[in-house]
Amino acid sequence: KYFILWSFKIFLPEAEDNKFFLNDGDVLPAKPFSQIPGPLHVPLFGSQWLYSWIGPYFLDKLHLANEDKYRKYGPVVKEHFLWNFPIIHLYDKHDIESVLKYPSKYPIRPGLEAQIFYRKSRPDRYKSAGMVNVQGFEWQHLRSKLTTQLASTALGDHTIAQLCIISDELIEKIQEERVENIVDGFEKVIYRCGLEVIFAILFGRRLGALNKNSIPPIAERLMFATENLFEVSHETMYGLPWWKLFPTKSYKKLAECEDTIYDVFTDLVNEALSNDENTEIQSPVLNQILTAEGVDIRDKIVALIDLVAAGIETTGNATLFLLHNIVSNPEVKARVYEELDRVLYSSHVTITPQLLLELKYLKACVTESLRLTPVAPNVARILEKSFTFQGYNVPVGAMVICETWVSSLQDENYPDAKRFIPERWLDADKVNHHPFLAVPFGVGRRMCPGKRIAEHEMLIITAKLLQTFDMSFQKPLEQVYKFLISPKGPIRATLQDRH
Ligand code: HEM
Repeated sequence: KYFILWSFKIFLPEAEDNKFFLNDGDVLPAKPFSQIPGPLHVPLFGSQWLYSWIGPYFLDKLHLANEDKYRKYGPVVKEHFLWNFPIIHLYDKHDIESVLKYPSKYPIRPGLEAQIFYRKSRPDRYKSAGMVNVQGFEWQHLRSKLTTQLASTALGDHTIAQLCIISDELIEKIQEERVENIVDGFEKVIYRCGLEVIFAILFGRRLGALNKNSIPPIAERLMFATENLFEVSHETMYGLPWWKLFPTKSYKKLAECEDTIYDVFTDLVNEALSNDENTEIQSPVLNQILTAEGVDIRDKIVALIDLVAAGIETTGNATLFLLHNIVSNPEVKARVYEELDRVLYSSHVTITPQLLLELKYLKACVTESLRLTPVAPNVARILEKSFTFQGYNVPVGAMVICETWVSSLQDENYPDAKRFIPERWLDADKVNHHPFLAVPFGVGRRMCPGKRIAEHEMLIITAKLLQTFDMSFQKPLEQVYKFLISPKGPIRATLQDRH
């Protein structure tokens, strides 16, 4: 739909009143869309050759490719995807701000095409493509009916208590798995913890993903499905879309992951619905979803799938990068340990919302880590009106990627930008950072509904782990792009008891 809107628009002559305002007050006519600089594109395949064997870039290093495009072409870059579908990368903070600040009622973020395709092919299971993929009033309806509980204060307090219990289990799991203080495949343990957390929050019950010795088969199945979902989403999104013609290996895997989560959740939802009395006590989130009026049961199940899928690897990767950033900077590490020992003086002290507020330095580490090593390096939008970026006219319907991570790495935006300096956030009010650059959870009405949960999870798991262990990583973490930015596994971490 947006492609048609867009393609119709660019074949129109540029609007005559499109003007470009210079800082000194002079006004110039905007330059045409076709002149926006960018890599060479060829008929049909656009700039896809950049990621093939002849090109300079790799799909699993897309974040670095986008940084390189900024160096080569400047603050606004036009790249052509398949069928020459243009995508605009924005790197200038003012341009990014004008897109993200646009007062949209229903901000449009492009969905996952292959997932939409699959969900549409199964009307028996999916009424819509789900909250993360739909647009307009349909999106707003699902979002407002199904997710408001996630940000409630009551849930926050409940989540903190749950997170403390689950972090203690994580510590026991690490103690069980480590050999000579080394855990090989540390990321897997962190993802399991993420699954346990999101499951506990959504369903108000425990899954057992961190159980000693062996974990229940349902946890194994969910782990496998959620871990693979992002990887295949990346493959189907950026590779050639053969899946539109026949079910490719990646597409089949995507369908398998979706089906696994769907089956498990349908059983859990049916169980909860047959036990009305307990539903509210079990989980306020599930309660809101299941009692939402005017929402089809299929959309409710898909919302649960999307929340669980969006909530595990994101937070897991962010926690891994955070731990790595802290322990590989000796001064930061010493300051974090000092704060933890002072605020959480005993490992048995109960973490309360008030105590969390006192972990100011650790909180600054979370913000800095999400700036320097975000899991979502950009925010995508479809323009709802035409804009002028750096003097170039960009029409309504164009897809723009606000490259917030690349912009955050520029010294003019953050002094000494490539260094991990949590102190820059301690006096954030005085420093007056640009409000639209470090936006790891997105912006506006479409921003991440799991932000509060994710921040609590990162803080508490990191606090508990560093309170217990002296940690280090055997190698610096390598960032790879798998729809999200993930640390390359298997990660070998050393975790030595502190006391
Ligand atoms: C560190 C962890 C996380 C990061 C960095 C993150 C980041 C993001 C970003 C950048 C977006 C797009 C926002 C936009 O377009 O403006 C998003 C959307 C979303 N996130 Fe998260 N997220 C995290 C954790 C979570 C968790 C824990 C949940 C579930 C409880 C979750 C559920 C969602 C959902 C459902 C959407 C789609 C919202 C919509 O389209 O209306 N995320 N997230």
